[in-house]
Amino acid sequence: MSVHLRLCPMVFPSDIFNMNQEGLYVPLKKRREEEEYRRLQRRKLVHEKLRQIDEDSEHEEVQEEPEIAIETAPVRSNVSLIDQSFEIKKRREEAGVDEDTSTQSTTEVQLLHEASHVQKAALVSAAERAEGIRYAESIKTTWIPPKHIAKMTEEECDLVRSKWHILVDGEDIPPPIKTFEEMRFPPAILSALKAKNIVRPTPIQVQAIPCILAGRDIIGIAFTGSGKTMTFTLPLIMRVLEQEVKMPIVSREGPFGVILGPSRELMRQTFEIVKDFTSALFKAGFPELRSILCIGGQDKRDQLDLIYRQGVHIAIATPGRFKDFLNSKKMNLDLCEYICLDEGDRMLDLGFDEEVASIFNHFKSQRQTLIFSATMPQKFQDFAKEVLVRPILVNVGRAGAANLDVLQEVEYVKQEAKIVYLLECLQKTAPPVLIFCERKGDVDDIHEYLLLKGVAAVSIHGGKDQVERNEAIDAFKCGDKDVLVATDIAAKGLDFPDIQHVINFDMPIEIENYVHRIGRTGRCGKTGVATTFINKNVPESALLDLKHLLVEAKQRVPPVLRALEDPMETSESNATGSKGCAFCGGLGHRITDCPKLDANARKINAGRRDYLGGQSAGYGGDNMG
Ligand SMILES: Nc1ncnc2c1ncn2[C@@H]1O[C@H](COP(=O)(O)OP(=O)(O)OP(=O)(O)O)[C@@H](O)[C@H]1O
Repeated sequence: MSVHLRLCPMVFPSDIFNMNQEGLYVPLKKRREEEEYRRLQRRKLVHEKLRQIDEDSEHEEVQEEPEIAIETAPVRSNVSLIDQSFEIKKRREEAGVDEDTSTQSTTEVQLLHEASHVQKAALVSAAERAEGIRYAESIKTTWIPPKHIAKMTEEECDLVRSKWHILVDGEDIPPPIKTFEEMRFPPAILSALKAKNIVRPTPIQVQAIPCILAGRDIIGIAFTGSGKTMTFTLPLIMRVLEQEVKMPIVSREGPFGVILGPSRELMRQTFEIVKDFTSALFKAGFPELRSILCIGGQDKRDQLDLIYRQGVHIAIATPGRFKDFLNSKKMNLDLCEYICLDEGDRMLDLGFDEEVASIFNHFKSQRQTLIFSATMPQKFQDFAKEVLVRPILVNVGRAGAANLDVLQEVEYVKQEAKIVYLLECLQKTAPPVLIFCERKGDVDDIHEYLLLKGVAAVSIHGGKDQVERNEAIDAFKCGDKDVLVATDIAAKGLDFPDIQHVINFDMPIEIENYVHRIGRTGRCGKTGVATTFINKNVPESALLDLKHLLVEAKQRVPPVLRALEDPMETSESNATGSKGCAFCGGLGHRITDCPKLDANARKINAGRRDYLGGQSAGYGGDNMG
């Protein structure tokens, strides 16, 4: 199967990319002016806000500490942190303070503090916060490593870790284990792994699986396609199996464990993986372990039927739908002792953090908390270390680094030439090929164009209904279709077999999204190609982030990126002691210029509902409810 395309001189219907919402063409200069105008407006708002805050804080001095209300989401400022940075700088200038390195770092600390505020509510229940409950010990499990492994000295453990490029941080870290057999998985699981061609653990699995089996809270960071899903699903299955054997659950009980993730497609994929293993166990004579998929866009009654009839052991969910079920008391977390946030940084980020906080409010007792991702800004790591119980950080590669098995190519393509060039670019490799773009409208237009050109393509974005989305993913996964055109909805976690080529039709503004997108290829030891179109429309901070990522991964840096003036070349470490941005982890800018902070503020101003519904301005909202 390969894409055989003939290039055709047809001009794309219109220049869809430089249009405003009314469909009128807006030249770059004008768009920049408008952006500048919006910035000035926001700054005016900041002045007003800060004046108000000053007045309020004078007033607050004579007030008592407010009570923490259960179920109350934390209040978030709707002033851009970029603008706050601007204000902080301005005040310092007015006070005659030099904006040298040390003041820059003070500004960064202040911004980081402000940016981290909301997420702090996310992993602790309101009742625990109100009563000041802190758990001192990890969850107890019955799992112990085999004797010869338990006897390993710290030096021996470190030797294994350094050989596998595993970094760890935390107290009493269980030893790494190099085989699934020694992790004590039953033969039924070992055979199911073999059937998937999985015979030995990947580095993240070597260290994180023993930690999870031992009941420890984990922050797991490893590059895309490195087997993180198995890392948290296998221990969960063993845990619920043990619970079921001890005391079988009955109708309306459960779940024992929850996996939360940012997109319906990702959760559907994880659900299938869990089902594969639980049915392998069932076939081998173990008790039936039941899982439920709680995602938006599907009939609630179907989803609840199982829990009403028999009870469920594992819930795999997107936060919106799961929160609904909990709030309406259709489910509860009374027995739940295990929660995993897949794509954890996204789950703690704006748009999901309040949902996650609301879900954690339903915990009645201690649970084991796991957070996994390929990208994990330092602020999330710091915060997670603060709120998790004796957490262990397991890190394989720098958080946010690109997968080294992906050949990254960056090409300067003029905006109006992109669509035609896309056809040529599709010929670089055999299918399957994934094309990403930022806007839903562009996804539709490119999809239509490819169909017109005879390419077997499907598309997904948050504006499509769930049936269409499922059909598109299934057709692409099974090889019926050669090309999938998608927004970032398909960027995180989806494991398509053997993707040869990822094309970024446009460069994402946030570098984390770039890392996830290109990570759909080059998975688990295979290699792949990623091509990214850039042009003058791409903001400079995104280009600088990209340049640094290419350098880090020893990829070719195109002249246009090399020529960029790069303030980070001489830059000191940031407020968290790492390089680059302390907020998003991008290597090409500091927090004071972070595009993500500004984008977050814009999303808040645009209204959370809009953002969550994926309806905003045609951008690829996850629509994950
Ligand atoms: N130990 C292993 N050996 C070989 N293949 C594995 C192993 N563990 C997992 N895989 C396979 O590797 C692929 C990628 O795994 P997975 O989807 O868990 O990656 P990930 O780290 O979660 O990636 P992402 O960051 O994109 O979510 C899957 O097809 C999975 O079956």
